[in-house]
Amino acid sequence: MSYLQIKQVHKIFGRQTILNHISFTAEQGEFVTLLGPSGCGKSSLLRCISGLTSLDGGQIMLDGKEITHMAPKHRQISMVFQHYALFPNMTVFENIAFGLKMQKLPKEQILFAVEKMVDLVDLKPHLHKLPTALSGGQCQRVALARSLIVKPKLLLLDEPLSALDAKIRKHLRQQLRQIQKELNMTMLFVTHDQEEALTMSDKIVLLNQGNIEQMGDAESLYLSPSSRFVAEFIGHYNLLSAHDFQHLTQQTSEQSVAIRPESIKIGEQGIDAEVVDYAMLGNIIRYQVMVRGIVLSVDHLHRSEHDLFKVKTPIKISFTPNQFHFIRH
Ligand SMILES: Nc1ncnc2c1ncn2[C@@H]1O[C@H](COP(=O)(O)OP(=O)(O)OP(=O)(O)O)[C@@H](O)[C@H]1O
Repeated sequence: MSYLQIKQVHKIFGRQTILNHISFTAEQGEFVTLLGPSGCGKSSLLRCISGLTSLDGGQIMLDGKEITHMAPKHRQISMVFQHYALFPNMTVFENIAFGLKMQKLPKEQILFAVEKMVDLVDLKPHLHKLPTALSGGQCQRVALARSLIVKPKLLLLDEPLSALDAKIRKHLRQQLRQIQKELNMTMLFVTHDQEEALTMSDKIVLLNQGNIEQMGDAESLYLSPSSRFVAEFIGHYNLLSAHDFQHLTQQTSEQSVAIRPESIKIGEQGIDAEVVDYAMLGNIIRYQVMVRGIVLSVDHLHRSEHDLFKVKTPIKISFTPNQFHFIRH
């Protein structure tokens, strides 16, 4: 039996179905990401699991126990939010110690646990500061430590990195994943950022309007999108109608077809095309090329400035047939 089981979870607000019979599982120590666009139901699902929102149907099991109707405080689930919600008048130490103090643990035990936690989240020099004296990344690490110190069975994280700037965000991603592995903590992480999901997760549950569109590991979602929605949301795929696909490749298809920008080659041989536009993405240049009346995105490694094809440059592009993904809807 899986450690966390979400079975047919259903939620309605007014006339709107927010979660439509959602089912998935997580094993102990797994890092599972709920990914999807704004409004698809990610936060509502977390709130249902934490007990802050009641269900209209379905069942939730955690560590062999049914928790569907259990009060939030008895679920042994902690939650970290986008906005850290630290106690502003308490120091880092007091914020982190808060949960254990509420449990009335002996002072020495609290001190020992906080010290261990502070080492883990790398906050030792800041122990006696107030939250106002900390950066956003440091505040989020305090929030994380405060949630972990009570040893929850499950940690829910609702867009915890969204309010941080790009550099801190990347660093904290790695740190969070490292901590999660070190503690073997089961985490459910909400984001709308596909890069964050792809780089961090053991499993991704991709939601669309209250339904699971696809789930699996990063590789399977990235390499084998099962629908147009997944192809568009993950990997910047080029999407071709059956008609355009036939026009481009002279092959027939009943379905739409997706191909990733990096699966199209610019080289000496292939179909005649013309550069329409380009954007620098670090070491990659993403070209928009016109080929047989169709515009495609093509990623090309930028080795030197001589490699750059200016707008209107005639080029040749090629692809091998197994790089096309046939999309069911
Ligand atoms: N308490 C509520 N009452 C009515 N509708 C709600 C309530 N909470 C959420 N919703 C609606 O449920 C839908 C899903 O919202 P939710 O916040 O779960 O989405 P989300 O995927 O987390 O979005 P975001 O990434 O923008 O936070 C939205 O249409 C939202 O308006």
